Amino acid sequence: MSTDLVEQAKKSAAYKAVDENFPESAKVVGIGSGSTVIYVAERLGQLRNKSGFVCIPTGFQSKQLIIDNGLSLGSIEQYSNIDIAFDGADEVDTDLNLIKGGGACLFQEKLVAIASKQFIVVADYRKRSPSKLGIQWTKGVPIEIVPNSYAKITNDLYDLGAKKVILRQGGSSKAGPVVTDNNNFLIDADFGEIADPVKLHTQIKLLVGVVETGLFTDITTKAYFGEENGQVGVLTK
Ligand SMILES: O=C(CO)[C@H](O)[C@H](O)COP(=O)(O)O
Repeated sequence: MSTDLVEQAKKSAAYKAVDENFPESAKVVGIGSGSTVIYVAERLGQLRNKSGFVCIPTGFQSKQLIIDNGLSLGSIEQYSNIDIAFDGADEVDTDLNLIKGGGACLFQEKLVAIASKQFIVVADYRKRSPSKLGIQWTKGVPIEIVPNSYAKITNDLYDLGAKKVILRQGGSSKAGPVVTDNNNFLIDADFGEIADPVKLHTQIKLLVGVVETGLFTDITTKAYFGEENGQVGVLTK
C-alpha cells in the first residue's frame, strides 16, 4: 500500500469535506485530532474569512494545528455551542457509528463532537467498515480511564466479554503507559465485531473509573472517505 496514495486520500477527503460543508456563517468550528484533520486545518487556513470564526481544539496537536494555520483559537469553556466540527476516525460503520481514540484524544474529541450542530468525519478508505465496527480496526476500543482504576477496569472489561485488554504503552517514546491530554490512562479493549455499539458503550461507561469510550454513536452527520482511485465517497444517514 503506497503511503502517497493514503496521504492523497486523506487530503482529498478533508478538502472536499470543508468545501462542501463549511457554512459561510460559521462562527465556531471544532477541530479534531490525527493525521487526516491536518488537511482540514490547512483548508480552513486558506479561507478568505479565516479571522471570522473561532476554532475549538480537541487536544494539544489540534491546538497547534489551529495556531500553525493562522486560525483563531478558542476553548470549549468559552464556546460550548459549535456550528460544525471536523474530525478523523479509526473506523466508520455503515450506520455512521465510529471507533475513535487511536491518537488518544477521544475525550475532548467527544466533548467537541456532541457540542456541534454538525459533525463531519474525514478519513481514508482503510477506515470504512463493510458492516459493523471491529472489522477494520482490530486494536480494540480505546477507553480513557482514571489511572488508578486500570487493574479493576481490566477485569471488568474481560467480564463484559473482551477478548484482549491492553493498557496502552508509550513504546520507544515513553517507558510506561500513555498519558492523555487530561492526565489519564488509556485502555484498548478488543471485543471483536461489535453487534451493538450503543449497548457496549453504555456498559463500559458505567464502570467506575471510565472517563469516556471511543465509541461514537449517533453523533456523526456525514463521513468523507478518500478512495484509492482518487475519488471521495460520502456516507450520510
Ligand atoms: O480519534 C483520533 C485521535 O484520538 C483520530 O481522529 C483517529 O485516530 C484518526 O486518526 P488519523 O486521521 O490519523 O487516521
